[in-house]
Amino acid sequence: MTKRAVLALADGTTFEGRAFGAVGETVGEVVFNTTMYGYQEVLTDPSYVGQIVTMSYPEIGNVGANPEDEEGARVHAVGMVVRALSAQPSNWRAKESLDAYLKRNGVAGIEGIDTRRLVRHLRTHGAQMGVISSEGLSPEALVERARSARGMEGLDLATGVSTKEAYTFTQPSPDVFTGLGEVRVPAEPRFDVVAYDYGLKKSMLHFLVDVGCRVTVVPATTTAEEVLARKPNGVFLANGPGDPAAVKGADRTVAALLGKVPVFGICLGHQIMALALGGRTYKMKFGHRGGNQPVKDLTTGKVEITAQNHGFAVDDASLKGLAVVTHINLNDGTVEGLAVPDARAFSVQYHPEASPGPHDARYLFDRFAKLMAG
Ligand SMILES: NC(=O)CC[C@H](N)C(=O)O
Repeated sequence: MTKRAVLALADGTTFEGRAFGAVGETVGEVVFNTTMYGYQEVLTDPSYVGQIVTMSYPEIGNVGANPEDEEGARVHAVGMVVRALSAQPSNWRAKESLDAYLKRNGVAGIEGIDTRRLVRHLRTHGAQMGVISSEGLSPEALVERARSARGMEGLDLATGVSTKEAYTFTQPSPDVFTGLGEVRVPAEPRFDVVAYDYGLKKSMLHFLVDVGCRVTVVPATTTAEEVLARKPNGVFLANGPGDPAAVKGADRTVAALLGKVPVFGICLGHQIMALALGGRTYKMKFGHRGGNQPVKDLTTGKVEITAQNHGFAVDDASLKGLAVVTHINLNDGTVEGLAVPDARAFSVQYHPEASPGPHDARYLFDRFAKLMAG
């Protein structure tokens, strides 16, 4: 029997729907993602630690779940909100339904609510803490719980989700991508790259291997000296959850690497690079999450449609004299990329690995390889 569930937001707004996935209660920052596909990559992206993700696309679950589409080792989002949960997955790659997948991962979901209203509410009033519960508590009690929950600002979530031990990664993109008509033969390994794991998505590693990298993934707390002792050709700074300014010691570590070795950062890695340069980051009202964010490359004038998932951003004014802003978001003008040519370092706020999303920006992995080739 389907169980009644409630989604309560910290500002007092409540929604009633049906429980799916794990039964119980979950607390997190309620955010929305506008991608029309790739819900499994979204759920397993470690950048969603501590967040309840609302899918704005109405029908979710129609392709079920499979082991290959996982970006992290498990579901990292702490809750999921959908309009209509597909009752019957229909895809040759599906191994189980989304409902069963979330149950197995112990993550609660709510379906059957007006996600259009919720998304518009979050856009107007901002992302905020919320609770999903199917335990029969009154909506008022759940609002209270959401109100007293700690928000994202000041939270170091990256250190906790990072790998505990260094490991090497040598696998190119799996065949499932080549089926899309873009057959990529991985380049011969030419570069030794150290990748800082702040909560990385697996596909970033695949695409680094594709352009000729032998990747050593290291914990977020690894010192600059340890990294330089490996004599890498380049350092990669991955994505990750939480507040970039709270990641312990990361800004100082990256500052000690800049200028000594080529550096490429994505999302949290980009934000940490900005902090290392002396810039600032801030919490956005509701962030960018989806597969349809237009980004302009200010050097070429070209526009890329990009995949994104972030709630913090780099303050443009704080970069003056420290770095060149190379990309901006065409929806709201926020910083999407920066470069320090003298230091052979660049970073982007968006996701060139997509997963899910358009592949317009995949060339950035080649740009990193070129930078390392000198
Ligand atoms: N995908 C990411 O790396 C997200 C970075 C950071 N946690 C943010 O929300 O802005």
